[in-house]
Amino acid sequence: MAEATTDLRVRLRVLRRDFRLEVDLTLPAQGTTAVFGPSGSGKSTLLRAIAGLEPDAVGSIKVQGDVWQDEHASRPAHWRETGVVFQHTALLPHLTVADNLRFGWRRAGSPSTLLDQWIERLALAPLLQRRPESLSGGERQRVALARALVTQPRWLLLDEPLSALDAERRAEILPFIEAVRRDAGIPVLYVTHSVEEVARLADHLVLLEAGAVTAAGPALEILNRADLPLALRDDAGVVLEARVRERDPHGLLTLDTPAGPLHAHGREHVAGARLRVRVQARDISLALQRHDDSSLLNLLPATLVALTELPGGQVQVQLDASGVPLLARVSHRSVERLTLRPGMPVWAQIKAVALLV
Ligand SMILES: Nc1ncnc2c1ncn2[C@@H]1O[C@H](COP(=O)(O)OP(=O)(O)OP(=O)(O)O)[C@@H](O)[C@H]1O
Repeated sequence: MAEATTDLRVRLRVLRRDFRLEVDLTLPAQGTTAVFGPSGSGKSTLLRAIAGLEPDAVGSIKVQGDVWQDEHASRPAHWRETGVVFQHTALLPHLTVADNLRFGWRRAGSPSTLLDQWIERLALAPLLQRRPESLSGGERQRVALARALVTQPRWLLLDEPLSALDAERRAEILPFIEAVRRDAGIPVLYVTHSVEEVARLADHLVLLEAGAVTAAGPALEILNRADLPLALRDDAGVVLEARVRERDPHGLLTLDTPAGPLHAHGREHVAGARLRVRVQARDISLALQRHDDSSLLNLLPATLVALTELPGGQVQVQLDASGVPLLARVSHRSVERLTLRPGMPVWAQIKAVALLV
């Protein structure tokens, strides 16, 4: 029964002078739904409308039989039971981290175990007596996440929570966001313009373009589609579900993936761990024969499916590796030199150091 879930039914329109957002979406009650699109496509407008922060939004938002908004009324933001974290979330400057957390927690009447749990899961214990102005950007976002979570929201809405951070800080905080996804047990709406974050975090994906949804569905299915604009970006690639088979003493991982075994480098993953590995098109080179005499550790047999000319003398190559679609990017000259054409068997070669998991 649709009414029994916390799926968000969202039918919304926002009209501005030079911009129109019009969406009709069901956001699943389980897991993380990423909203991805170029700058100005309306991602934040959609999130803010769901949070009740867009006065110009008209339409309806329903969750589990509750109406947050319809043609008659719109619940104010604080009655929508959402936890919201923005790129720059304001913490209360005169309160310590501990008091910032207690503030939202007390108002929501949540159990004290919840406060302790999120302090532990987000590693906040050393920060509790600090004031917001003394925190780094990444620390501040961890506190903002905890503050949202201790109110026991029905939906967690994250608007580019990492985009103000540099790559190193982002890498530090991503595992915490993964922990939220895994342990919070509440659905997350995650607005981002980073493919890497979508690949790491998303279960479902909504693509927005100029205020309209161009695709929505299971994240890996959409990320790996060759017919969407995502496939033409410089960082195009596919994402594979993987399981760690072993880790050698130097930290090299052997992963089992549906496309075949792959070697990769990464954090302290242990045998049996499940993870996602993103294989970028520009990290795959093609050979007509198997070469065991190079430093390339990953050699996957594949069939060439299609070739698409790209600007600048590059060619996008769609491959099928044991039924799994892969994308490779090669030079036009290589296509001629190897006389590549659809139906040909090839070897997809990938450097292990290109695969960071
Ligand atoms: N308060 C506002 N008043 C008027 N126009 C706005 C307002 N906020 C956003 N816009 C415009 O609405 C459109 C959508 O903006 P929005 O912030 O939702 O896009 P976005 O996809 O989140 O972009 P970004 O990735 O750059 O944050 C843009 O054209 C933007 O300039």
